[in-house]
Amino acid sequence: MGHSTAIWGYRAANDFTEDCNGNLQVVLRNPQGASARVSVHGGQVMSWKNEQREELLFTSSKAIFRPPKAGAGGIAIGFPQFGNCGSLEQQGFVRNKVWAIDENPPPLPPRDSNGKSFVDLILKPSAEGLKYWPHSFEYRLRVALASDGSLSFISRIRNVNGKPFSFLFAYHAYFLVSDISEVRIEGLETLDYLDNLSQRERSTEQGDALTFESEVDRIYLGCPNAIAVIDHGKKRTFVIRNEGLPDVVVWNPWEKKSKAMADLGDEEYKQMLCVAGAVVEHPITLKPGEEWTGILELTVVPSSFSSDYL
Ligand SMILES: O=P(O)(O)OC[C@H]1O[C@@H](O)[C@H](O)[C@@H](O)[C@@H]1O
Repeated sequence: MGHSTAIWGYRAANDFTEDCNGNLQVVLRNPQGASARVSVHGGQVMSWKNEQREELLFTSSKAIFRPPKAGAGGIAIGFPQFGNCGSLEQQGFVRNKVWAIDENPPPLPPRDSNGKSFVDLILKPSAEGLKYWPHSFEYRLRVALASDGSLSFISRIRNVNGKPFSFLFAYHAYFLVSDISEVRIEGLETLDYLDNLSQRERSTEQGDALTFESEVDRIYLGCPNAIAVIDHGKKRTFVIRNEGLPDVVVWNPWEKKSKAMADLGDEEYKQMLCVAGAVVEHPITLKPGEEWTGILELTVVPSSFSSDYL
């Protein structure tokens, strides 16, 4: 579509495009050549590339980025529900809504703007939406790309009137990996987790890094602020930093579930790993006028450097 303008407070490096469904996308770029494509529909990141223009996020070849399905891939927000535990659509409704550009967001600390390419989005409930989740909220999202190529999300959710409300939350990121059997996660050792594959039974992780040999669908509790997804095949590490997000969801559907999923190719589970900084065990409750902030920052480094980041 080709608007290229800074009128909304974007840095001039950004531009706009449309996806095949006509949805507005904002492209963030840094001077080194890294980029991220943010869809205004769903407030989702569809693509994130490093300086070498290699894609870092998985997108299923069968993904359908149209309501009611947000599509298997990219990074999507789950709010106010996690998974299918509740009366709302899977992972809540915000990933299926058309957000607006937030032209005048309340200020954030300079570190969230300086030297970054970013876009601010806002979502408020519609009259129709209030029938399903009757709480007045303002959800402000900043997605920012830094000069080192790291990608951050800042979510600010405010209760704008009425009564207290509670919610769960997840930044559902599909990382693109060389081969799931070549991947390990560090930082979750010895933590308790709830196992979605056995009625959320509580177990404790062993002392070793987490590796993958079958379906995994777990919610790790009380996690450290930084964890690492180490991909031996690609010799790169995703460092995931969370603020305000005590839980981490780890999911790979493996072979059988992939075959049953309409929006995932049969073999595609090998190239993806979902890791989500989340709030699942203890819901957040906001009183009238209160605001919650949850931050995710993703950085990719060569695997040999990763221990410096943890
Ligand atoms: O709705 P989506 O994005 O396909 O989510 C899929 C998966 O997301 C994970 O977070 C859940 O733990 C899984 O149980 C679920 O199947």
